Amino acid sequence: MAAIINGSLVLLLVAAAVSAFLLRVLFYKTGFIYAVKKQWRSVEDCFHVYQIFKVPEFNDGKQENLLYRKVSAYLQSLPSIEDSDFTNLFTGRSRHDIVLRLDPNQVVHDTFLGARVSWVNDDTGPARVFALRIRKADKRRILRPYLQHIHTVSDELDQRKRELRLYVNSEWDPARSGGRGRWRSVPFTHPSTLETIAMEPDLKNRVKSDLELFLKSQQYYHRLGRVWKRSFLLYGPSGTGKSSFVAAMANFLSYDVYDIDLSRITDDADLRTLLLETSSRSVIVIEDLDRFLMEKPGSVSLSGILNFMDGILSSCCAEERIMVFTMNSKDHIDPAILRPGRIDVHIHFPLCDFSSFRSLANSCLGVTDHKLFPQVEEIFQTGARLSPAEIGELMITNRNSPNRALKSVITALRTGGDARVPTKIGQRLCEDVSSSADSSGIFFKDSNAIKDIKRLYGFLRIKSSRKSSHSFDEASGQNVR
Ligand SMILES: Nc1ncnc2c1ncn2[C@@H]1O[C@H](COP(=O)(O)OP(=O)(O)OP(=O)(O)O)[C@@H](O)[C@H]1O
Ligand SMILES: [Mg+2]
Repeated sequence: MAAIINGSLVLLLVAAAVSAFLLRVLFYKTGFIYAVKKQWRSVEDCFHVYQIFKVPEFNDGKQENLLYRKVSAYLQSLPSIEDSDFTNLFTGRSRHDIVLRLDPNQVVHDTFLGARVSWVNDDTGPARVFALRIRKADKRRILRPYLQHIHTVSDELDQRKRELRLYVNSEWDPARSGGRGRWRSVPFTHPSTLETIAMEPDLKNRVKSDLELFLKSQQYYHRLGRVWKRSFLLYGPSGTGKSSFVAAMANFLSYDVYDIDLSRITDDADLRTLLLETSSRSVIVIEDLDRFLMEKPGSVSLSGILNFMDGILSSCCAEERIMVFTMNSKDHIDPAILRPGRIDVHIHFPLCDFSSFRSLANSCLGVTDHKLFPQVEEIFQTGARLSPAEIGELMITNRNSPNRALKSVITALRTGGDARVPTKIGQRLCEDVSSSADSSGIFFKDSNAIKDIKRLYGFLRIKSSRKSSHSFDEASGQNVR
């Protein structure tokens, strides 16, 4: 009797396990739950009144309806289009882009502020139309903010997709009226990113958060009655990554770069005119401000520069701009430039220490640890310093042999840089830059312009004024203010 009971218990357990397994397969491995949810939604739909808003591709005058394009970009970015039962895949503007597009009459759902809406791609009539279906009960609450949200998202997507450009100012030409046409541009393809810059991780994160916050702060700046701009001072010895950091910032923000060559500016009014001709969403750079102020060429005055920094000018033209000034040292700078509130963030770029060295070894040689590291650390502890540019170049030149690369870094540190490779730092990249400018076939009438591009990247000048360790000034502790 007991044996029979035991037998049926085992059978029951096996049956329960099999049923649990089958239920699991039914619920999770098939579309059962999805199908039930879908049915439930269609039942729910019967009890609501809906309103339809159409967004046609063209208006009555056959002009393009910009909202149609924005909605199209917005819908392509929705996660729900990826999850839909079917959709079309196309290549985007660049070869590697893949774009998802709705089929005719395909429906895609979206949620906004807790409300569920759907879009239909109505492709059946003579003109294409997107139809927004929204519950009447939700309309009053969400329609306007939802359309605003579509504007914002599609603008951001546009911004991200667009090709960045690098502008440089050409010589003043009396034949041209004012500064119009003074900017020359090439595609901005500098590969530097915040990830490729070797700098103290905490500082890098703070700068990153600062830039992210800036991007979202339009309302905040306006509420304060301020122009939506932010300015940075990057200072430190030559070859420590200031110019690369400017490029990294531009790439991070997806902003164009305007590189102002002060030596080509005739007077304060000329500087003003140039600024008025820059566009929003741009990084405006003045490199080597210390050198310019010390040389005092007499063209642009200190007050012209201060006005340029202060944003009074910026208020009359485009905003959402970052201004960056670079210099080797703050030592001999007029205090008016450095006074609190004038330049929002000061960032010190020091010569390489052991931590930056490790970061460079990782990026240039793919080495995170090595038997020579303790020796390198010891030399750094004695106060020996080289710029990241010098160390990076030694590593790049010897990248096939990490051992040789590290040995040459050790020798260079011991001899104060005399074991440097004979190639000029950055020469290779410099060639890349000029060839990219040439291949784009763009805009430069004179070879000076190409030099300008190279100057921005700081590759033509490897200044001999590499400063000793006193460049690690105390301000490095308060790098970002
Ligand atoms: N911190 C760094 N991290 C990674 N690479 C760096 C760093 N600093 C310099 N480099 C490399 O060294 C080269 C020169 O750097 P960069 O032109 O940015 O220096 P800089 O501070 O602007 O110098 P200068 O004051 O002479 O203009 C670039 O190829 C850059 O990639
Ligand atoms: Mg530079």
